[in-house]
Amino acid sequence: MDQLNKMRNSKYKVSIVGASGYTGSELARILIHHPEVEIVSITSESHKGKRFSDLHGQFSGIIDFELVGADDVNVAEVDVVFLALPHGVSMEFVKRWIDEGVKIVDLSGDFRLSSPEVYEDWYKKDHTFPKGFDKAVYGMPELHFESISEASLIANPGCYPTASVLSLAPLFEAGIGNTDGAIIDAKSGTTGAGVKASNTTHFSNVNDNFKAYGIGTHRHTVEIQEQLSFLLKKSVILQFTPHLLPVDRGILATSYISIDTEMDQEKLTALYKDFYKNKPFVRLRNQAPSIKEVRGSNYADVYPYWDKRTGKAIVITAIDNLVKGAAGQAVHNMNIMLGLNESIGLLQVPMQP
Ligand SMILES: NC(=O)C1=CN([C@@H]2O[C@H](COP(=O)(O)OP(=O)(O)OC[C@H]3O[C@@H](n4cnc5c(N)ncnc54)[C@H](OP(=O)(O)O)[C@@H]3O)[C@@H](O)[C@H]2O)C=CC1
Ligand SMILES: CC(=O)N[C@@H](CCC(=O)OP(=O)(O)O)C(=O)O
Repeated sequence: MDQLNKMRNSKYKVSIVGASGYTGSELARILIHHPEVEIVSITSESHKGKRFSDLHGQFSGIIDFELVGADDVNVAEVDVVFLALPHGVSMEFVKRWIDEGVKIVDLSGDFRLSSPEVYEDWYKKDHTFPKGFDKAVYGMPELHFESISEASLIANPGCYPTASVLSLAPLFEAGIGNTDGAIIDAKSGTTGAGVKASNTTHFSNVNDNFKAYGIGTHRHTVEIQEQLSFLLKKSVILQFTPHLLPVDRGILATSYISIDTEMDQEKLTALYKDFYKNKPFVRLRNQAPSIKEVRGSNYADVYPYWDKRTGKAIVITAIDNLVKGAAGQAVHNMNIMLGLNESIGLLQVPMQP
């Protein structure tokens, strides 16, 4: 979009690609009340032609326009496009649109890792990068604000990595996080698995149940390790185990870590306070947060506790996987890319209870 046009019509135009899914509809929920943007198209391949509000009844009378196919999006008329698509599918759209002048926020994992070697090493298969891969910036505003502000392609972080990296970043940046025996034990609601029903997310298998999965192998392990390695400036290896909670949304991550210096509660709290000063979406708590205390909001509630008995830090972080772990963080990235106030449109109070 040219600048003259922008001056005439002051709202930025955005498209949401993949809006029959959970993160796509969450993007619509946030963006519809964003004062600086106008949603110009919402896509779905399987529901093309239906009204968005017929698919997601909560939008009745609010977003009633028709869903179009992704091929119908005219990126030349759009400032920002959000890709709320599965891994692999996003990559194809990035290849197509990366040189069209539109800013892209990709919610998939296609561009989160730093090099082909890192993907290939973890997945044990070839990972062909499209043109433009090296332009992707990891969209965690608390760590990469400056790079995000200059980016045209954002790799929006995974939900578990958001909670995990925010839990431990202050320790790794200070160079005192000790990876020996470090553990991230994380639990997610079922919307983390997407809108498509599966055996794992079937009501009878989730309700009244609780289980670990991806043990030792979950793809978010390498994403978390990379981000913490960049902060520590040396390779980080740690334990990450995800669990499926019988709730629809929310992630609670509990991390256990030794610290390479004299520590007490006061020093630990001061370190976190300093790291997260002027970071509007990280709320430092003085007691354990719960997932309901962040539900529907873009807040990450972080509680760093010093356990003097074992000489370890226990850090508990709660986020909403669909907001801070996906759509909210994506809009935060958009705000920064567009040079807007970073919090605009994102200050919803959590829905407790
Ligand atoms: N759910 C979560 O908590 C989080 C998800 N993510 C990531 O965000 C992305 C979206 O996640 P989520 O919303 O949960 O996923 P869903 O499975 O809920 O939705 C995916 C969307 O992609 C569309 N789609 C599927 N295949 C194609 C295709 N070949 N071409 C075009 N569109 C297609 C689907 O709709 P249709 O077929 O109608 O087009 C659907 O709207 C994923 O990469 C996910 O890993 C990231 C962080 C958190
Ligand atoms: C509960 C659940 O299944 N969660 C998903 C993570 C969702 C997410 O953030 O991840 P990506 O964007 O990396 O897919 C999982 O474990 O695969």
